[in-house]
Amino acid sequence: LSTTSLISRISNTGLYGWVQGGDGEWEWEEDDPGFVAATTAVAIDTASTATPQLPAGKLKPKQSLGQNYLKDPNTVAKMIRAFHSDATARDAGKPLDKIIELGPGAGALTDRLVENYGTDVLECIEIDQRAVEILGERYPNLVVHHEDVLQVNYPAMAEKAGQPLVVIGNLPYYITSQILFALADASHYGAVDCATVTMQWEVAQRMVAPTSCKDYGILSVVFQTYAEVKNHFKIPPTVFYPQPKVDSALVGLHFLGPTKLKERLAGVDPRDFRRVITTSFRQRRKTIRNSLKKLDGIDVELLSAPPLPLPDSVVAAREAGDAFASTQELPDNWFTKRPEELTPGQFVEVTRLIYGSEQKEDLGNKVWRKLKHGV
Ligand SMILES: C[S@@+](CC[C@H](N)C(=O)[O-])C[C@H]1O[C@@H](n2cnc3c(N)ncnc32)[C@H](O)[C@@H]1O
Repeated sequence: LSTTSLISRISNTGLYGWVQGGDGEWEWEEDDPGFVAATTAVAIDTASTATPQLPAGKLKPKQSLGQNYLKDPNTVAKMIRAFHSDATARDAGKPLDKIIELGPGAGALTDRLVENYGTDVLECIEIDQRAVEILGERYPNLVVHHEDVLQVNYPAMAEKAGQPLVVIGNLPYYITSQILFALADASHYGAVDCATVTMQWEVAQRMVAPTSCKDYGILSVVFQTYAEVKNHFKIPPTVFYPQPKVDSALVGLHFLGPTKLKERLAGVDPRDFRRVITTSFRQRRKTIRNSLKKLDGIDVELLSAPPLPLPDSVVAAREAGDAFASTQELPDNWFTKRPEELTPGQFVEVTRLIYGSEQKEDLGNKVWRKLKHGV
């Protein structure tokens, strides 16, 4: 079932929300009226009002590839500004010398990226041969990889670039969460510094949702652990061609990187963390104890055990005012809670209680991304 047909099927039946199916794929469910204002301007040239070059007959949009092209120059300019502020957030003075654009399509963002940063700095990844050809003709010096964004070896790309990647993309929505998971995996190796990407508004709401909120789920726990997430602004369907049926958001993700992530995970193996989170949220209505009984080889006694004392590093982080660490402590009755009641840090503690805090073997490139994706 394509995402679009799923959206229309569900909106016709009146179901709501985003849910993850048994195969780990996210499926659409709902709408949300919230709005977050745009970021403030930065000193780069995004004043251009040139209308993005919309694909004529040669690049007729393919729904199967999630092709909704940006047609509004002001939205493009706002997106480039937000990207620039994300990409330079860690070191404002440092020039950007490697930018990766995911799914450039007909080049609405690419044109402005080339204008601002040059073809040497930018590399694109695009699956549609027609778009690869068009961009090749327009920018003979621009590197456009004819590849599937899900199959890319991002750590190898960052190694070649000699630095963490900064990523931008108006993403194809049928694989949004899989792309984000691939970037999270790459962040284990410090391969991705930040990503400024579009997604369905509801997915963005999931990424930033607090506990005990209907949108809080796997995406919230994973990305609030792996990154600082910012919902830059809402994007209406009217700025795309063809128009999608849903609102979108531009989201900025600043990945923590390996050292800070390890500290935040208090030493737990990310694969164990994944097991605990996905098993807990498979049945949102059940208590953590009831859901986690299903974990392979679980010692069920642990599922009513008292919390472990917090590691010294977490206590120190909490004392230093770290927001993640300050909500990490488990209550004594943690196992009677539903998954949406536990903070990301508390999921770390549940994982530590069950699996300990030791990484067992080489992490590889696939903790969150699917086995069939990437190398
Ligand atoms: C929403 S469109 C964005 C196009 C253009 N950047 C724009 O903003 O107008 C998504 C783009 O991603 C490309 N795409 C879809 N699936 C892809 C995949 N698996 N790997 C690489 N590119 C993909 C599509 O061909 C399309 O060009």
